[in-house]
Amino acid sequence: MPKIIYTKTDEAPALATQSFLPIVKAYTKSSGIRIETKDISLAGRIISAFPDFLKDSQKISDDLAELGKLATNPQANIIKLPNISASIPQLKEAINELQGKGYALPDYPDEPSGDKEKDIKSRYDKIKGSAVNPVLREGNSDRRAPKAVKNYAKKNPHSMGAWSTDSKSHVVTMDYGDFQSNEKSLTLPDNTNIQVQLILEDGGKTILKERIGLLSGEIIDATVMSRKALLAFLKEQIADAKKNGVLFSLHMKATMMKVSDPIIFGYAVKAFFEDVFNKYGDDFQEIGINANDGLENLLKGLKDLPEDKRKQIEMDIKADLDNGPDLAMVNSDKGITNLHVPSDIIVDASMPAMIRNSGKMWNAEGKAQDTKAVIPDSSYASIYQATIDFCKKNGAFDPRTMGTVPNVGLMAQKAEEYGSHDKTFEIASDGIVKVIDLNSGKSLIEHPVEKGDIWRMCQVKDAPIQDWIKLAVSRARATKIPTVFWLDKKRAHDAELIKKVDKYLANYDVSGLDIQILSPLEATNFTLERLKEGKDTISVTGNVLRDYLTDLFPILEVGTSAKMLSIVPLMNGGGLFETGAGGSAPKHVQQFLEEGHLRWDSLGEYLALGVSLEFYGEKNKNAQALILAETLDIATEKFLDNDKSPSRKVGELDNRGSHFYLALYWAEALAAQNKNLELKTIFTKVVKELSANESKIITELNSAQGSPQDIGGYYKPDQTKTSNAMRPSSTFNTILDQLQ
Ligand SMILES: NC(=O)C1=CN([C@@H]2O[C@H](COP(=O)(O)OP(=O)(O)OC[C@H]3O[C@@H](n4cnc5c(N)ncnc54)[C@H](OP(=O)(O)O)[C@@H]3O)[C@@H](O)[C@H]2O)C=CC1
Ligand SMILES: O=C(O)CCC(=O)C(=O)O
Ligand SMILES: [Mg+2]
Repeated sequence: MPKIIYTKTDEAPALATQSFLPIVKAYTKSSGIRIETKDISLAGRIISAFPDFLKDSQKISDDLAELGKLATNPQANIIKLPNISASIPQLKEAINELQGKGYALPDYPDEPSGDKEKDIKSRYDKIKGSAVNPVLREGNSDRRAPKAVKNYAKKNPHSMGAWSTDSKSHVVTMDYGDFQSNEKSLTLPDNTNIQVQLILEDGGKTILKERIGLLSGEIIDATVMSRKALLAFLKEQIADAKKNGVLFSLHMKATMMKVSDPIIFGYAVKAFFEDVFNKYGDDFQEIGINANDGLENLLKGLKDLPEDKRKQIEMDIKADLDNGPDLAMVNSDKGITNLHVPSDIIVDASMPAMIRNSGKMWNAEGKAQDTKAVIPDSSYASIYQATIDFCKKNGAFDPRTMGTVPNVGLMAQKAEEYGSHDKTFEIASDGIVKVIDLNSGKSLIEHPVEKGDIWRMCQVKDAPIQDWIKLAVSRARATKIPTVFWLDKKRAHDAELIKKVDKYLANYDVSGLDIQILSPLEATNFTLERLKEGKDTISVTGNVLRDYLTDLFPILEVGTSAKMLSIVPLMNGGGLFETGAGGSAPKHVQQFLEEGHLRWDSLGEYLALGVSLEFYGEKNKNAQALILAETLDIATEKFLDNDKSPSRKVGELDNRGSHFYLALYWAEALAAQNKNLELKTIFTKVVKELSANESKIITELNSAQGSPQDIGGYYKPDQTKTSNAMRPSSTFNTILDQLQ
């Protein structure tokens, strides 16, 4: 039986769903559209992984695994909301909350001893970081700002900080010893199996990865980040930031690069607090403090030490902070620094935020200050430096006149770096890492390594690449917009990919289309020049740049990536519809809990629902679903025209009130259409009731604001409490209930 799967996730999007989903269910009910919810929240994923520790009544199914299977089925129609990609500190918080709720879950074993603990750790490690998206993304990515969204931004431009030519802000990146410099790549001529070995200096051998099956035409690459080079780089940049009076700010992707980036983050923590780690390294080891988990975890862990020791360490930490450069702050009011929690400084969202803010970040006094943005690996750092240079020269972009940059991203089947976790290793002893072809016995790739280096291998299969090129051509053809593959012929992996682009593009009639290949740096400059002049350019990129560009350009163009249409045409024929391109906005939850105002904008969800209903209508020959899709589109446009997006300020329209207006406009459009008279009749009545009660409903919704909210938890809030908090208008609820 056909259905639309709605995902239950975390934080702000999960709160918003409590208000929005009842509307969706009510509006689609009479058309017989089945909507089913699947729990892929962090808490849900933890609970489902430990049935053997729980009471029967607490056990839940592994919904993510089920959806992963569904994603390969032509019938799949999944609306995917953003979810938490948990860092270790977040994972531990969630476990702690669940234990407090009576779930007898094991603690996360940092240093597992024995098979039982190893098993526990390995189950948790599957949940940590970006564990949902790679499972569901059985297709490539098509992200763009719909015309109505661009028009809205042109009429209601968001604030853009002015840029000055003498801004000292800049990006720094490594020029040797990093992933980019050491990358080696090749395309497999035949199906084969490989093994990854570490050959030790004494001739001994450690198997890092027993066996990886590879398909003919698959591109693999391997590379290594040198610990020594990284530490030298970090120390130099810390000193330089101090000398030049700019903020030191690290930008990583510890969530999606869940093995490599926390280690790099940890090296930055150790470099910044060098004296502290030199002096107390042994104590930290004893009480299980790992720099990779950040300063907050370190400070918390100190409570396990005798009081005088703890005080002494705290003083020394303060001394390092006082003597070092100013450190960028994530929240200066609460004293949360850039080095507190690895998941607070996610590069795709944090760099554009800095660029929008005149290239400045917040210092400890809460003032904006020029910043040194530290992005250790040089593979993609140039795009941010080029954007900063462009803004210094040309001033800030103007949302009223700038063009747009849609993205076609290679993503399917764990493509490239974002699929590398099970092939990333922190090297335990000096030696040579070899990738051995088990069929021929030949060594395909080799890297000399030293203890502490981070070695990783990535793969991308041929079928996803072909699908990605097809998607790029079809977007280029549908829009006639110049289309650029962001690939650098000087980079080993990209050189292999370029061969495929050349080969497969030849299968298409591309006459009249403007398709070219430029390096990321060239592509940035080309795109930015056009963007400034109001011209549009499609970016066709690998997985990481997909992620980076679909925050960078939306944030500059329309203020947030939450307003993006984000479609994943699944390779087996199904559809995955992501709601915007951004995350789960923890800051929004904080505001909601403190003052009862949720500033989360569900626009991305309206867009996703629209395409999901359209897909449903076409797949299942359901004319009503098509009408619901068309009318939702009309409603979304009116929603934007009338500026009913949530405000940021308590007491004004918030997420819930914005849902009311979407519902009103959707009902109006359904009442106005003449293709289906049953829908017309039903919704004519709904419009009458909603319009007559508009001010009453808005008063009920807005007067629920202004005080702290208790939703009974953060990672696993109480269902009834959350639903009550998110649906405070009994008048609105009654009108919706009549449709059920
Ligand atoms: N697809 C997915 O599942 C994704 C998940 N994530 C996860 O989300 C979490 C937070 O990531 P982070 O990098 O901080 O990025 P977020 O995108 O969650 O937040 C960055 C900022 O963007 C603005 N924003 C984001 N969404 C909306 C929205 N719907 N309406 C209005 N403003 C919005 C907010 O700005 P302001 O505070 O100024 O209002 C917010 O603070 C992490 O756990 C991360 O892994 C991240 C990206 C995608
Ligand atoms: O999976 C994640 O952690 C984040 C995904 C993301 O940022 C994106 O795809 O844009
Ligand atoms: Mg992203």
